[in-house]
Amino acid sequence: MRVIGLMSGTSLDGVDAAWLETDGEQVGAFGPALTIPYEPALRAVIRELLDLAPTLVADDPQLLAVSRRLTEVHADAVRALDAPYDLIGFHGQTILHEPQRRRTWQIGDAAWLAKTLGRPVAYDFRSADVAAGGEGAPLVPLFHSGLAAALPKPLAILNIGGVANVTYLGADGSIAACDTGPGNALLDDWVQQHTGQAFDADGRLAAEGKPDADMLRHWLSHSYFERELPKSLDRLSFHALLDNIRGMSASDGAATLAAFTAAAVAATRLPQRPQHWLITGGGRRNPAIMAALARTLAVPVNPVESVGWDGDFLEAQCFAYLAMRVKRGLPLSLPMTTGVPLPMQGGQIQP
Ligand SMILES: Nc1ncnc2c1ncn2[C@@H]1O[C@H](COP(=O)(O)OP(=O)(O)OP(=O)(O)O)[C@@H](O)[C@H]1O
Ligand SMILES: CC(=O)N[C@H]1[C@@H]2OC[C@@H](O2)[C@@H](O)[C@@H]1O[C@H](C)C(=O)O
Repeated sequence: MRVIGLMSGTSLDGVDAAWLETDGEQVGAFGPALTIPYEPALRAVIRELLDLAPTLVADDPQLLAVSRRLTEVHADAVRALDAPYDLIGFHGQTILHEPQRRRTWQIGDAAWLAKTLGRPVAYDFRSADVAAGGEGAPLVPLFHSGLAAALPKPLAILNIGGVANVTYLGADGSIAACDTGPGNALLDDWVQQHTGQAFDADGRLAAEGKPDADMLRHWLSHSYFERELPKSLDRLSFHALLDNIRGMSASDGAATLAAFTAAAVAATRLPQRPQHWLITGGGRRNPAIMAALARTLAVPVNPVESVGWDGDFLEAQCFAYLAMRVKRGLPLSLPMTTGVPLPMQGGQIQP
């Protein structure tokens, strides 16, 4: 089928839309893809919702207004693709993720989207996993595994979005996954506070600073790094760390945060040492993060473009793939990817 995947990630930068031809097992063909950025005002109210989410009720009027507004941007993205399609995969915007309390919350109005576009919409990808005791994230590993079928293993695929997550693919066909730690979200917030910019473009600020080795050691003693795989994070899980560097210069803070993203990846205990790392997500454009990864992992580290994938749209493509799996009743997650007891179906379809 021809499926459009829609992803609004933890960076809150906008909606990614990507067209994919797939049966939910193999990827037939990639198609057009685009991003519609959120306007600063919408981005700011979504950011507020992340802080408010623990105390919000599902019918809160402000929440419903934001949910509708961001769904409209998703509809715009689908229309802008201007490509024929049969099904939509709509991730929505995560505003809260607390799998240990069996809660994960993605906002967005799937019924409205389906009605407006006149096509079925698969959504609510994470809640069945969390209800079964899983982490509810990451969900991208089955898609990575499908894409990487012919690549040499052991291989790691690292997405550096707001949060960073890794998929490990073993030579024996095994698969493992987790969120590794912060991706760009802390760095984005730091840069926003210090320069008013949304992110550290091309890692320029980080390049002017020096990572604080003592701070990195202290941060790596966080209990998250002791936990076995699989495990997942909320966007705000490591947020309090920003208090520790309040007195640092803007550039040293940026350098320390970029180094921490890489150090957290290196601290992740995978089943075996990957021979090769492929990097996707916006963080692959940050040379400070990429150089730190290459240094600490000491095996080839390349953007996913090196194997012909598009690192700006892999997640949107993933939710097209998963939409097809929802439709076919195929599992979205496995014990080794999210900690569910058995391979787990999920998602719902509107109408
Ligand atoms: N040229 C660049 N230089 C440095 N960083 C960049 C650049 N372009 C993008 N980024 C970083 O990538 C981020 C966006 O990444 P991406 O779109 O992969 O995140 P996301 O999909 O929202 O997150 P998640 O994967 O957690 O859901 C930006 O917020 C910024 O930090
Ligand atoms: C709860 C949630 O939305 N998690 C996201 C987030 O962004 C990156 C990382 O944390 C990952 O675990 C997940 O997204 C990707 C697409 C996933 O589920 O695979």
